[in-house]
Amino acid sequence: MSLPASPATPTATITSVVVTPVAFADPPLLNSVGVHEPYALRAIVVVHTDSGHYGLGETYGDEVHVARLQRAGEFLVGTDAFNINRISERVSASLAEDNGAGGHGTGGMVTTTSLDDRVLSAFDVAAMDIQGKVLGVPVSTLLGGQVRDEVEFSGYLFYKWAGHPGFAEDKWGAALDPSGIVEQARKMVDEYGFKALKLKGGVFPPEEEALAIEALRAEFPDMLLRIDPNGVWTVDTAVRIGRRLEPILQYLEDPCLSIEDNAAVRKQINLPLATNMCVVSFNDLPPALSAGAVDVVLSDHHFWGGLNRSRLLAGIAETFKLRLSMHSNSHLGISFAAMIQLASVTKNVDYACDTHWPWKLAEDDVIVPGVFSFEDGKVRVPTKPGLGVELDNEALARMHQQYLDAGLKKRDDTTYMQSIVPEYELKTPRW
Ligand SMILES: O=C([O-])[C@@H](O)[C@@H](O)[C@H](O)[C@@H](O)C(=O)[O-]
Ligand SMILES: [Mg+2]
Repeated sequence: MSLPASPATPTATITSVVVTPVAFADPPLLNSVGVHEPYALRAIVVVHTDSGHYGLGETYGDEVHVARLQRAGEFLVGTDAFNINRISERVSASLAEDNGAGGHGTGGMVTTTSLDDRVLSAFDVAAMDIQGKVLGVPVSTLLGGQVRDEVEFSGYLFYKWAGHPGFAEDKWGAALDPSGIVEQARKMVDEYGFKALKLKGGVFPPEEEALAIEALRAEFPDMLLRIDPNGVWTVDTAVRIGRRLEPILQYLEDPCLSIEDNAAVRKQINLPLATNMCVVSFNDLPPALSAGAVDVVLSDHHFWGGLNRSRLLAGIAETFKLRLSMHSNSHLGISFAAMIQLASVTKNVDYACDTHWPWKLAEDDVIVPGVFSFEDGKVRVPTKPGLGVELDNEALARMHQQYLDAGLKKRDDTTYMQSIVPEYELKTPRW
């Protein structure tokens, strides 16, 4: 008996890449380096192929990063969207003469990520979107298959002003003390059903932030709680606050900046330490593991090289018994779809993932609306081919115009803060 002829190997040759910077309204969220500007920036990457399918990627919108994406896009024309290894090679070739300066996209908070992985990410995601569309399967199937059909997220609490100076107040109001944080948490939990909450710290003296965590515990007795001061505490402060919050926290995120300092903290407290600042590339794993600096890596496909490289991280994490959670910066629906597809196939992403989603206006997006809804803090994984989202071209044009009108060229929370509070100074550690 003869076997049926095998179908032709699928291909989808890249014919062009269009990179469009966009801006969307963002509330005045406070952090260790300043305050979010009135608009957050993103770059939308659309990869066209000769198969008639297009693929979507989303990443940082800093001008330097956008220029790198455009150059990499030119290097990718003629490459097969099914060959991720070749795509990676071509992206690296486009960066061969690059001095690596700038374009980090995180307002100065995370500056040691891999240049190649940061630029590769959006193309890896777009290529997976294309592959899924050509084959008629969701990206989760291409990544090995879902281990969960819903992904759980945590509510991301921020100290914030009531509104940007010169703008109307936003729907969340001010949160500048424990009761403001509890009020914000109540609104977010009522609307999204979150079962875990993370407080962005590093803004006020640590004792005040500890009081906010204790107030959250009093208001939500069963809630899983985390705090993230983005590395601005000294070892002594981190040990003092860590011990105080040991019975309350699920994990403590980046109390200090360096692997060495976090390792020193970890030896003195009985609480898992998580990071998206001292382990941000594959090179950071050996020193962090040997120092015993972290228990949980907050993976982020935007700087770990996309979906395929994030799966590699998950494999390494499994081998070395590191746990995984997921990090987020201000983002739109394409990034959200990619985060959800990835979390749905990664069994050791077993903490509720971070997302800035609630901080975005529903109408501010480049995808056709109606894909995502939250129930009990969880979002169902899209099952349509590819990422499961479609580009809304009119919305893309509108949000690009918003980018031009905003006049911002990179995320810069510090300069914006100094324009409002001139005596504001960057300091690490601050306390
Ligand atoms: O959006 C912010 O202000 C956050 O502080 C963000 O930039 C961080 O990268 C992040 O969410 C974190 O967990 O460190
Ligand atoms: Mg963090």
